[in-house]
Amino acid sequence: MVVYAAEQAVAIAAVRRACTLTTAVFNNLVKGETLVKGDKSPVTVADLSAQAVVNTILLHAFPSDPIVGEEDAADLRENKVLCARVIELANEVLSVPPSELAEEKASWGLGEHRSEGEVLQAIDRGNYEGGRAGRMWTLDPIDGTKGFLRGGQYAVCLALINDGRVELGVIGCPNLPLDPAIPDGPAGALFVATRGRGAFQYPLSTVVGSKIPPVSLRMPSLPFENLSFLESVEKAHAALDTNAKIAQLLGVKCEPVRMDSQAKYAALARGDSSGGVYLRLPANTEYREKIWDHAPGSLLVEEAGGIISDAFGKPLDFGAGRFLGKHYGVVGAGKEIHQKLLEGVQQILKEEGKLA
Ligand SMILES: Nc1ncnc2c1ncn2[C@@H]1O[C@H](COP(=O)(O)O)[C@@H](OP(=O)(O)O)[C@H]1O
Ligand SMILES: [Mg+2]
Ligand SMILES: [Mg+2]
Ligand SMILES: [Mg+2]
Repeated sequence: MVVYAAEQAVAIAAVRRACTLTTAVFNNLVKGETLVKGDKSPVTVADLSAQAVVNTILLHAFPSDPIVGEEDAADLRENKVLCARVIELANEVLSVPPSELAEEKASWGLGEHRSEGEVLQAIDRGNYEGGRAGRMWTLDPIDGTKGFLRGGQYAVCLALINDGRVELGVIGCPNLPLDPAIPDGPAGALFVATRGRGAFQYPLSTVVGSKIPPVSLRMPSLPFENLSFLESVEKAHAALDTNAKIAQLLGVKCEPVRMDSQAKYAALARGDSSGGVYLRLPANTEYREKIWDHAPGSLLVEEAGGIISDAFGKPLDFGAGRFLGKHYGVVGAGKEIHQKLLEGVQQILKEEGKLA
């Protein structure tokens, strides 16, 4: 079994730095009075500069690894104002010298100022097409852009894939409570999973994190009546009406919990009292799921003892390119209930005429 210790250290540093950036953008731009309703530019600026930060660090630490990133720099090459803002923000974070507390290294490209060309090139480094062979990273610099804008859940998501299999996943959730039992307590959680070596939660802040040991995550075994479904907030992202029918069929009594981003996978993996089942059946069958929206989250759940599959029990395929391989929906739950959940999902899909 490959340990991926160096990759894990680099990925944690990259996600932590990107979360520092997204938090600053939220506090300065989204929360500020300056934002006109419906203006998406803060999230664009945060997305692009967070991708610049993570890709710059990966590029220095692992120069030959390709990256499948959600964003690209095409818009920045057209828009000088946006471009200047992204370069400024990325540099605010990248130029901070390596932190001993966070066990960072100067060789990861930290502590230096980057030129416009270098920042744009780093963002475009995410253009890799993915595929079945070899090693690659996949990055979603802000997953849950809608959640980010409403001050809800969002996540910085990074995964290492080798020969189509997710080997390492790191997810930063700046707005997720560290302790699910204290929803109004300190927020900011970092989730790390390595294949065959378990799933862990760390505090996102290194200042706090240097004192608190990581928590090993194990999904509890809950019967359907004591758990709730974890669902997207956005109705366009998942067939929420279908979920409601499945929940009723299986005897689920609790209301569904809706949150944006792969924070749902984190809540499932650590067994938040509210969690238990991840269900994402397509609201629109034309939409194709991207690998960066599921790679680290699915490994996190599997390493915490759960199963992630499509509606027919097929494992998710991360080796088919930038999109997930052929599948129908995403279904996640603990090992003990996953099969029963699949049967319920298939029965309702049949009743709705969605299965051939
Ligand atoms: N019609 C659709 N169906 C399913 N997912 C969609 C979608 N349109 C966008 N998405 C994806 O849903 C992600 C958010 O997932 P969730 O609904 O779990 O919060 C988005 O990630 P980004 O916010 O990174 O763009 C986006 O990639
Ligand atoms: Mg996403
Ligand atoms: Mg995104
Ligand atoms: Mg997006």
